[in-house]
Amino acid sequence: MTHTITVLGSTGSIGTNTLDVVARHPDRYAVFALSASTQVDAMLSQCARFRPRYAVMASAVHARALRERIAAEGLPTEVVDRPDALEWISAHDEVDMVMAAIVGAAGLAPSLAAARAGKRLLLANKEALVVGGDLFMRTVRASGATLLPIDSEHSAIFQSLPEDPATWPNRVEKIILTASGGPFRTRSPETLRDVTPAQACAHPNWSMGRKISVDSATMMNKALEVIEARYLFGVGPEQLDVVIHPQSIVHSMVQYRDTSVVAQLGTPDMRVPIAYGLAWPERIASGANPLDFHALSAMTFEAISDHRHPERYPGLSLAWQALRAPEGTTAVLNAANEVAVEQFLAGGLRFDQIHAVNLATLEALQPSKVDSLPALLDLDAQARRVAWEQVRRCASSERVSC
Ligand SMILES: NC(=O)C1=CN([C@@H]2O[C@H](COP(=O)(O)OP(=O)(O)OC[C@H]3O[C@@H](n4cnc5c(N)ncnc54)[C@H](OP(=O)(O)O)[C@@H]3O)[C@@H](O)[C@H]2O)C=CC1
Ligand SMILES: CC(=O)[C@@H](O)[C@H](O)COP(=O)(O)O
Ligand SMILES: [Mn+2]
Repeated sequence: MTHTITVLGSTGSIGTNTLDVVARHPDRYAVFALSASTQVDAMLSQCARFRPRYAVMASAVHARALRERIAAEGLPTEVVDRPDALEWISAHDEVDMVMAAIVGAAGLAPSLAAARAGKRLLLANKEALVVGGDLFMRTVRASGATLLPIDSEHSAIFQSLPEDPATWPNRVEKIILTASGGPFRTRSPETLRDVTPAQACAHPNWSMGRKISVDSATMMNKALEVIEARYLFGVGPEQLDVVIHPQSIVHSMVQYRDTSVVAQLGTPDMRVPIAYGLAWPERIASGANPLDFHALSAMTFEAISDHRHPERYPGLSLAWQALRAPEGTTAVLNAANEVAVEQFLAGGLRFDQIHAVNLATLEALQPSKVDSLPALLDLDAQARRVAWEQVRRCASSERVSC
């Protein structure tokens, strides 16, 4: 049987890896729709190769350019430009599964639309859960959607948990997320003020988009992942732990009541969790190289506290702080971090000031309860405005704290 798939964010790192796996199994998967933001050439090539029914570009200018190129090439794809185009290709009756791989809170509405429509939802877009955690999980439960985590740690945790979620509360003691430590694990914290976007994006083990690469360097990626795990697996903040594992081979672990630890291992290649999500509960070829235990030199683990935390990774503890604060605080943290990272990548903020913007935004904005998509989007917009004020203050400051 062939399953139809919509890939949101198809031109990105997760999007292209998804299409790589899909292309290996033409008998199992057919591309229904693709979406991107700015990369018209890449989208055109994907349309030529996968011949989706629909394509969506995030802006009207890029949609127009793509439509002209598609017409010139004589391709069958229709470029959809209605205001709710992303939600429409995610919830369409003829779609079986949706890969949510847009970066940032921009992915929340279409991911939620797929959840509401009861699709098999392959969720890479961790920010959607960080912003809309409770609403998201309520929507999944109400619609009967199948939610499969794609983030490597959460896929590992899902693979290490018992099949029946009803058994998790009695059996699971804690969830241990592994963190690579990023490109600056051994660099002196005092020198972090000078790092460039290129250095921050040079992840030691994974090739990823620029935003998540910077998050890995600050360890905000792990903070977002702690929040993501709290919602996905319904555990309390006190049941979540992080350990540094520089080789990124153990992708995360579950510790049970009897102290047994179950982990998932593999080479660092996102096609593995993507193939798992696509085929679950079956297993299909991913294209990744298998682990060679005869050639593995070492797998090591280090405590975060060994790394002069909080100087090197000050953002990590914000995850627990936000989870213990009123609902909506995680959305504020996410918005602040998106603004701060964007500014760092644009040259408007120092690397070591990203945390200051996040902290100052959390302190300046205490959200009230948010339980609808419009309320979440309002809060996200409000938090971005506050974060911008903090960026402006920081930009004129020599200090880390702004
Ligand atoms: N990369 C990885 O290995 C991993 C990624 N993730 C998560 O997956 C998500 C995607 O990450 P990654 O693939 O690295 O990111 P990329 O930056 O590589 O790709 C992002 C994709 O989203 C599109 N996009 C960007 N902004 C918008 C917008 N405002 N509206 C609609 N589409 C938009 C981009 O389009 P265009 O390129 O055309 O501009 C691109 O297709 C993130 O949430 C990340 O945290 C999780 C685990 C691992
Ligand atoms: C591939 C993936 O899931 C990323 O989130 C990756 O784990 C980043 O690594 P660190 O954040 O541990 O450096
Ligand atoms: Mn991850």
